[in-house]
Amino acid sequence: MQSVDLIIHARWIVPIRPRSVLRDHALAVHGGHIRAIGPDEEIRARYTAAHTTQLDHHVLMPGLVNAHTHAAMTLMRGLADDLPLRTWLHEHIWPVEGRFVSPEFVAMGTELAVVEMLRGGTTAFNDMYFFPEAAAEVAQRMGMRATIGHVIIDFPTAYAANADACLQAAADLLPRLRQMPLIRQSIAPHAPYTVGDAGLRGARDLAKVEDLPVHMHVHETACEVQEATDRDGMRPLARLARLGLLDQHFLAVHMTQLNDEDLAICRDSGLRVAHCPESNLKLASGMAAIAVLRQQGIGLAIGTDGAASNNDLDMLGELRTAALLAKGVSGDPTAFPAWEALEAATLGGAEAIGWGAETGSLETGKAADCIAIDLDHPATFPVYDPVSQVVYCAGRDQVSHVWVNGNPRIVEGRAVDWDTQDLFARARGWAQRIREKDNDA
Ligand SMILES: CSC[C@H]1O[C@@H](n2cnc3c(O)ncnc32)[C@H](O)[C@@H]1O
Ligand SMILES: [Zn+2]
Repeated sequence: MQSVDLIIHARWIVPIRPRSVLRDHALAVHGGHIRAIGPDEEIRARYTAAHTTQLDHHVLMPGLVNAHTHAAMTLMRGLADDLPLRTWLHEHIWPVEGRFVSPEFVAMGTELAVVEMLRGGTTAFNDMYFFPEAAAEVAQRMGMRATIGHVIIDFPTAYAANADACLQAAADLLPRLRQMPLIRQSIAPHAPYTVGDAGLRGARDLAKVEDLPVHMHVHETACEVQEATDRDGMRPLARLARLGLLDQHFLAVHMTQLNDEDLAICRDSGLRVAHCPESNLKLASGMAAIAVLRQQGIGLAIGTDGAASNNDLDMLGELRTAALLAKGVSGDPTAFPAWEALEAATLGGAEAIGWGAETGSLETGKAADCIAIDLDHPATFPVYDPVSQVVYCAGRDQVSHVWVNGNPRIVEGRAVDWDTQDLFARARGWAQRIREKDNDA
């Protein structure tokens, strides 16, 4: 008998890789990692555990990976709705960010985001926001895995005066964030329309030297592509290719505008796409051609975007929207089948944000980042196929347990380590100040 920290018995385990549904199996966890997966009886016979969790009507699966968000923007949720991207950014979001964004703002907003995401079954997120050190510290302290982007943007912000200052801030911060075990880093130029060629070359070089992925909004709207084409004589993606940014470590967020030339660039470079269907729908930015991207073999991940454009950080909801929207857009019900969508929301996301070797699937040796969803609920009854239930009908209120690196974060639907009421009390102060300033404007 081997002794391990934890054994989780579940009615169904969906490990993602291999693509299978295991009935009445168990996961043995030790030192934060998956030691074994096997039939209940076999695990009982081989292991004794300090803790055992019995999940009789639950599906156990890898945690969801939010492949694109701006975590701190929870503090701006519902501040400016029903607007197109440009008006939303220029007239509402950027002015508020200009007045309020600080390390304290980012820490508070990220704390709220981490609680929302963990409660909804997300165990890792890919962030792009100002003051990345504040976001990294919160994620590490609260026990959530994250890839934190070093933002690059040309115009002056509370964070940095220009792209050069952003690059310097990134270079200075990199060694400190490398000390945080749950944190990886990326270089995050905001978008082709906010970063000039010099800033993009700097981002490319820093990413190459430091061996980091690049995370960027690309082709979010038709307007972005048209304006760039008029100005530069080429589409933004072609410009990024010419500048040498695109390879398998590049994560292109949104990509709602794709012609044949763009698709060839995607295929040839090996870049990955983070699909954010709800933000795209709400801002009426456009809709990504997921069926076409799949046919071309492009790696897909799913993200919520920030809570100011979604307006939630609910990856189960996002996954369902992605699976449904792809069918509506293509007129083909097989465009994004449940299994493919679930893979994009887990392993595809982990690979896209630089954690593919550690998380995204339940495999021996990987980190025990796993969630349980209780299917004994009117919304998910009866169960013919647990994957169908997870993708097409389970709600985040059904997420009962969440572990990150074997560390319980949510147990029986409740947060283990933090007081949600205290969090709300602190966040309310920020909302009050933002509301007052917004009314003055
Ligand atoms: C430079 S930090 C990130 C920057 O991005 C802004 N933002 C949030 N959502 C979107 C989006 O969908 N498209 C473009 N930019 C977005 C956010 O407000 C920050 O300023
Ligand atoms: Zn975004």
